[in-house]
Amino acid sequence: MADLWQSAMDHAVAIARKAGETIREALLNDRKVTTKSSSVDLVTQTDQKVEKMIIQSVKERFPAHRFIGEESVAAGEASNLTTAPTWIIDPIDGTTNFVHAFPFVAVSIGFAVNSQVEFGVVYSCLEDKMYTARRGKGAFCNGEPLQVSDQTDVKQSIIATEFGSSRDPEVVENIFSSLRKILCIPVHGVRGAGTAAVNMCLVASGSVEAYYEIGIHVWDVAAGSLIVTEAGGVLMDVEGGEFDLMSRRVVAANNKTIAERIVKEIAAFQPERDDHSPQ
Ligand SMILES: O=P([O-])([O-])O[C@@H]1[C@H](O)[C@H](O)[C@@H](O)[C@H](O)[C@H]1O
Ligand SMILES: [Mg+2]
Ligand SMILES: [Mg+2]
Repeated sequence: MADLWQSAMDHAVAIARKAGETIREALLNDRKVTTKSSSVDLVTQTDQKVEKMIIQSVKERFPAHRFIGEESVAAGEASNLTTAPTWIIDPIDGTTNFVHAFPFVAVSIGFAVNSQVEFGVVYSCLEDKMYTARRGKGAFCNGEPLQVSDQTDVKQSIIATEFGSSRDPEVVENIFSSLRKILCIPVHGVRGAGTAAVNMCLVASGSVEAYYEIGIHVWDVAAGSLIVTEAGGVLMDVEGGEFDLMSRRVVAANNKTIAERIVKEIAAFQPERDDHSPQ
């Protein structure tokens, strides 16, 4: 049977590559920064330009589809995930890296139908790595199949996480409490690429055993979530329940043993969900 969403996925790969070219060019000459929710939540004209470019091109090809885009939501659009075919876009995942020319910057495009991710595309554009996954058909990097690590001992593992963009003392306290406990299990190391999407691709590639973060948004993890599961990994909420795309909390791991061990050490808190109704 023909794959209903294959042409949409092909379009996503092509547009992610084009977006990556724009980002690489901008890195050399156009990094004017402004801030969003806090002085460390950065945005550039390139984030906005790339998101517009992606949405415009998808609209021309698939006029009935919907969008949840990071910069459109920042400009006041709703971020509700309905059953309709929806493109979930982070035009630059790793804006802080982009601003500082720290070399991990990704374009993340997830596509969900009936609230389930059908395909995910993460283009790590400075490394020229195109990560793709189609539900039920595996995960790939530049066409090569991906497989998570087979490690089951957390003490032999590397765990990825991020500090996020909140500097609220209570949030920072929770982040450090989790970090200290996980580091002192002890694990081999803790890493962070500065982009949630790339961290998830590192889980899928077997380079780290797990990635966890509280405070990410649906556009950071939609594409990566499928890349992880299609590479044989698992997703979980930070309190051990089922992963929820809109909850802003994620544990992505190579297997359930590692995920559950990490969960034991995480100081969980609940930021405002992505699908909260405006007051
Ligand atoms: O703002 P942005 O660069 O698209 O996305 C951010 C990155 O993924 C970062 O690694 C993560 O720690 C933040 O939670 C995200 O918001
Ligand atoms: Mg992001
Ligand atoms: Mg972004």
